[in-house]
Amino acid sequence: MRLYHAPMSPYSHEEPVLTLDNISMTFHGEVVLRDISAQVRNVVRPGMTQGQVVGFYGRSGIGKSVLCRIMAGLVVPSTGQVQVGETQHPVRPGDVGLVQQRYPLFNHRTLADNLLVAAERKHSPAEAKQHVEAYLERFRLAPHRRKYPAQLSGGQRQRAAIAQQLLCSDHLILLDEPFSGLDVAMIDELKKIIVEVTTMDELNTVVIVSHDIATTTALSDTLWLMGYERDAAGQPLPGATISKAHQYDLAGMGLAWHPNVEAEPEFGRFVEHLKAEIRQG
Ligand SMILES: Nc1ncnc2c1ncn2[C@@H]1O[C@H](COP(=O)(O)OP(=O)(O)OP(=O)(O)O)[C@@H](O)[C@H]1O
Repeated sequence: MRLYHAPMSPYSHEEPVLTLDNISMTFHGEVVLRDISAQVRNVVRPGMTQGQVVGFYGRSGIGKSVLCRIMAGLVVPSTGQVQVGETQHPVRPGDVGLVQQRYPLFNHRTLADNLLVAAERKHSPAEAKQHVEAYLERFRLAPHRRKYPAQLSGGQRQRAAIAQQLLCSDHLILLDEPFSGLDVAMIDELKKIIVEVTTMDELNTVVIVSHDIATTTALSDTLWLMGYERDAAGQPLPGATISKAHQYDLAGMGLAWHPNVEAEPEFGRFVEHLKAEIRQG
């Protein structure tokens, strides 16, 4: 049975920007991740510059953080490989920005200096300055440029951490639980920033790991749901995976981000379907 009507899609999927190729991870005999293969392609929308947003869900403790560290090149998987960027090279630490909940910034440097240090890892000093100015403006941080991290609000620190990771990584950033602990106004602000990130460059790709399913789904054009597959006898196989059926192409389903997508009945039905799938594990 087809649950969702797929309207004629003005989207096309072009070259890959992130590939997970047969990733497994075992810690001291405990299989945590099993045979994960998934790919994000550059989604091209005629007349629009729009990067990719991948929402990534799974029950607590299932292995999302482990997979994030593997995607960021910080942990080597037991088997398989992650390939990133236009050249699809094996991921190296630094290729993928990882924004964790604590937003680490250098406390003894101003906001602008923090961003400059990050930008100079990738650009010449003159170029780095230009990029920092552009990010300060686009992320509404310019009035706070001379403040130290302790003088920034939580939302400003989060925006600074996202800018910092974008400045020093290669188009790909992972946001780990970005909505947790934010009030409704800050959630709206962060949603705008994520949309802003994707409009800055066609290849910018944001992976959002979140338990906030409705907010994240509204922003995403691809969804990955991590769960356990079962063998022929119905027993769960060891290690979580992202099965093909749990890799959703929201762009193709007409549910990729657009203003007020959350208010559409189709969207509500899809979110309920996702929640039921997550409950089943
Ligand atoms: N370095 C490690 N050594 C051994 N086991 C580990 C290690 N890192 C993670 N694990 C195990 O891998 C499993 C998955 O952990 P992970 O932190 O990825 O879950 P998660 O899905 O991110 O959970 P949550 O949503 O609660 O943050 C857990 O059972 C954890 O104990």
